[in-house]
Amino acid sequence: MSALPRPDQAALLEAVRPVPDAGAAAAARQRLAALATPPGALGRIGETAVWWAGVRGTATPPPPQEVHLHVVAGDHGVTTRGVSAFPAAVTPLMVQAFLDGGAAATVLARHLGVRVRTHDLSVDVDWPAGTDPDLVAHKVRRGSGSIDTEDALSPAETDAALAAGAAIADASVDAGADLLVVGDMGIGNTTPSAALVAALLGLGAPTVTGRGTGVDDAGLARKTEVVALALARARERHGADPLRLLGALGGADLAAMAGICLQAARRRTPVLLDGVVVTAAALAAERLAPGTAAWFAAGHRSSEPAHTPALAALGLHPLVDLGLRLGEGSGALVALPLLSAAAVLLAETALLADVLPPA
Ligand SMILES: Cc1cc2ncn([C@H]3O[C@H](COP(=O)(O)O)[C@@H](O)[C@H]3O)c2cc1C
Ligand SMILES: O=C(O)c1cccnc1
Repeated sequence: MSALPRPDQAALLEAVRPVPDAGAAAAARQRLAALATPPGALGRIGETAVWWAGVRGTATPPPPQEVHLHVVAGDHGVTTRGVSAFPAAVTPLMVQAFLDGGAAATVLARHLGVRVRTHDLSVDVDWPAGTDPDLVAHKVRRGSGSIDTEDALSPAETDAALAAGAAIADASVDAGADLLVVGDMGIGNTTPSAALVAALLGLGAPTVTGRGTGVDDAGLARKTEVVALALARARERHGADPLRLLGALGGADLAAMAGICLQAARRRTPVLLDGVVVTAAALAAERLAPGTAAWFAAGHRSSEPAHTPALAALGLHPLVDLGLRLGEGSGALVALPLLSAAAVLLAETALLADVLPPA
């Protein structure tokens, strides 16, 4: 079970989260009901507008102005077990693609005016001299343990990764971000994500395991077996302790993502979630500090099977459901214009009373 938390970690994990502004959300709901639309006609866009008002603390907030995408990269020991359709060597190559702006999520970010920061938490590589120091500023280790036979991280590494995530969120909030988006890059990372969701929700390996990058039937059977072994190991060693499960199953990248979510909530800053990897980390954050999820919106529903129960446990309804299975933050960025639509519809749509002639 967890060691006594260090003072800074105790603050990060304190159970009491700031709550979104209920007055602002209530005013937004009242305005929504009064818009020149039939009641409820804006559907989930209307609900999203009310959430946005609450987390921004004002009845008619402008759409997101300063959005930061944090791509958190890491490698996973389980890739040696044949759980991905791609080799681990792809992770650093894709990290370079993020830096060069050619990764799918960076294309979307560029067109949406979103600032991208890429963080190597645990990529299994030593970068050459001259590599951007910001990329490796939060590196915890090279790779994470193969979760079927060992914990992904030690407790000290878990603490370091959580703290790294908190520092990443702090830097964004201090720089004026009004919305954080978290993305993932790491071959094999849908395996720890599935295991973490299953462990936190008490589900079985077949329910949560999917094809990730596209493994064939034999690969899916291997992956399901790895998730089952990891789950049995972690449950025996760590019970239901969310901090230890995050470290045992998630790896440094997922722990840092959880740290970003936790600190964003402490700083009253909303987070638009992406796919199964980010949502698994967000679920751990909510278990570590209940109330954190009030600061989340779900961008999309990924086709990875663990994503649906994780979103349900967080009480979140994805904005879009397009069969995306990429990660990187891409699903969140595809949904971002819908959040902007929600904000402008709430703020700028006329009121019914101003449109209809008085009776
Ligand atoms: C070229 C390429 C780009 C990606 N961008 C995101 N992922 C996504 O797929 C991987 C997870 O799937 P699995 O668990 O099956 O390995 C992660 O790297 C994730 O970020 C990619 C994967 C590849 C191959
Ligand atoms: O949902 C995700 O984040 C996802 C799905 C498949 C592969 N990589 C990531």
